[in-house]
Amino acid sequence: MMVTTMLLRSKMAAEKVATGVTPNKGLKLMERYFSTQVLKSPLSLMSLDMPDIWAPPSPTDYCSPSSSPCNFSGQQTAAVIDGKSIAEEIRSAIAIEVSRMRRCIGKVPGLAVILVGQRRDSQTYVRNKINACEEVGIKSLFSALPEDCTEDTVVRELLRYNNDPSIHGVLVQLPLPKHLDEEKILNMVKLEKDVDGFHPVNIGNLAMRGREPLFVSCTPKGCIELLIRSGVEIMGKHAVVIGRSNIVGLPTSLLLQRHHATVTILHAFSKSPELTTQEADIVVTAAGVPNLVRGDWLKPGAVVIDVGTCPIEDPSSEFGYRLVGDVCYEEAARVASAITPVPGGVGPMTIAMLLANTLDAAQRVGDFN
Ligand SMILES: NC(=O)C1=CN([C@@H]2O[C@H](COP(=O)(O)OP(=O)(O)OC[C@H]3O[C@@H](n4cnc5c(N)ncnc54)[C@H](OP(=O)(O)O)[C@@H]3O)[C@@H](O)[C@H]2O)C=CC1
Ligand SMILES: Nc1nc(=O)c2c([nH]1)NC[C@@H]1CN(c3ccc(C(=O)N[C@@H](CCC(=O)O)C(=O)O)cc3)C=[N+]21
Repeated sequence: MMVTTMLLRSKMAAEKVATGVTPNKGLKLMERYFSTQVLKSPLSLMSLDMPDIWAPPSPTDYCSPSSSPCNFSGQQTAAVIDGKSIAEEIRSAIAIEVSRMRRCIGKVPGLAVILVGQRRDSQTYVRNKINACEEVGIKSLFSALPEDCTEDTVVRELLRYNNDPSIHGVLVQLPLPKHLDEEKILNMVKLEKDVDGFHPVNIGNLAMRGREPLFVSCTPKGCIELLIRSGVEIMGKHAVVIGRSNIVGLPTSLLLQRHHATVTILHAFSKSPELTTQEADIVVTAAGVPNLVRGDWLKPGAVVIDVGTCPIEDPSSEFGYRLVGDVCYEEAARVASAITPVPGGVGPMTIAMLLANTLDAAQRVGDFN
C-alpha cells in the first residue's frame, strides 16, 4: 500500500508537470491521463501504480530543468536521481502483481536469457537479471552457450523459447561474438516475447506516429521513468541525447520525442558537442566515454541522465576496477539541477523495466489485468 502511494505520488507529480494541470478526481482526468501516456496498454508499467484515488503531489516531487539559477562557485548541489531506490519501488510493485497473477490464474511470467560466450560484464548483467526475476517471483530459464557455438545452435535455443508457453520474454544478451549474425538472431525473437524491445518492428513502431510498439527497450524506458518519477517536465524541453545506438541512443531519442521534447542527437562525428549540450534542458548520455561530459558542457539547472557504464581501473576497489559514467559527476553535480549517479542510476532501472516488460508480456498472453 505504501509502495502504491509512493508510486502514485510521483506519478501524480509527473502528471501535474507534464500537463500543467493538477490532477484531481474523476473519470475525465483518468481518460486524459491515459491519453497522455505514450504506452497505453493497461498492462504496461504505467498500470502498476494506476491510482484509484487522486492524492495531491507534494512540492518536493518537482524538479524542473533549467528553472533554478545555479551558482558556479560549487554551492549548489544537484538532486541525486536515485535509480536504485526507484527501481526497488518498481520491483516491489511488480512482485505484488506477479503474486496476484499466481493467485488468480495459477501462472507466473517467465523470462528466458541466452548468453553466448564468457564476457565477464555480460555474465554479471545476466546474473543480475536472473536474481531480479527470482526476487519478484518471475520464472527464469538460462542458456549459457559456448563462445564458438554455431548460429544454428543459438537459433535452435531461441526457437525453443519462442515456442515454450511458460516463457513470455526472450532475451539474447548483447554483444554477441563476431561470427554470429546479430541482426538475423534478433529478428527471430518472437515479437510478442521481445521484452528487450530490440526487434526492428518494435523499434519501427516506436519511431512512427500513431503506432504502438509491443515493447520499448528497457534502458530508454528506464531513463524516461526516472525523469517522470522525479517530476521532470519533458514536454517542450530541449533534450540532447549523446549516442545513437540501436539499443540506447536511438530509442531514447524516439521516446523523448514521443513525450514532446525537441530532441538533438549527438554522435562521434558531431562537431562542438559542448555547444549543443549547453542549450539542453535535459541531457541523456550513452556514449561509453568516461568524463566526456564536463561541468561546462551543461546549462545551469539542466537534468542529466548518465547511461554510460564504463569500467575503469581502480586498484583500491575490491575487483581492481570501478564503474563510471560518461559524465564528470563532481563537476556536473555543481551545475545540474538533478543527476543520476553511476552506479545506482540508470542500470537498476534497466533491469526493473525488463521485469516490467516480462510481466506485461505474460499478462497479455493470459488476458489478465
Ligand atoms: N546502464 C545501463 O542500463 C546501460 C548502459 N549502457 C552503457 O551505455 C554506453 C553506451 O552503450 P551503447 O549504446 O550500447 O554503445 P555503442 O558503442 O553501441 O554506442 C555508443 C554511441 O556513442 C557515440 N559516441 C562515441 N563516442 C562519442 C563521443 N566522443 N562523442 C559523442 N558521441 C560518441 C557513438 O557514435 P557513432 O554512432 O558515431 O559511433 C555511438 O552512437 C556504454 O557505456 C554501455 O555500457 C548500455 C546499455 C544499458
Ligand atoms: N540483450 C541485452 N539487453 C540489455 O539490456 C543489455 C545487453 N543486452 N547488453 C549489455 C547492456 C548493458 N546493460 C546493463 C544492465 C544493467 C546494468 C546495471 O545494473 N548496472 C549497475 C551496476 C552493475 C554492476 O555493479 O556491475 C548500476 O549501474 O548501478 C548495467 C548495464 C544491459 N544491456
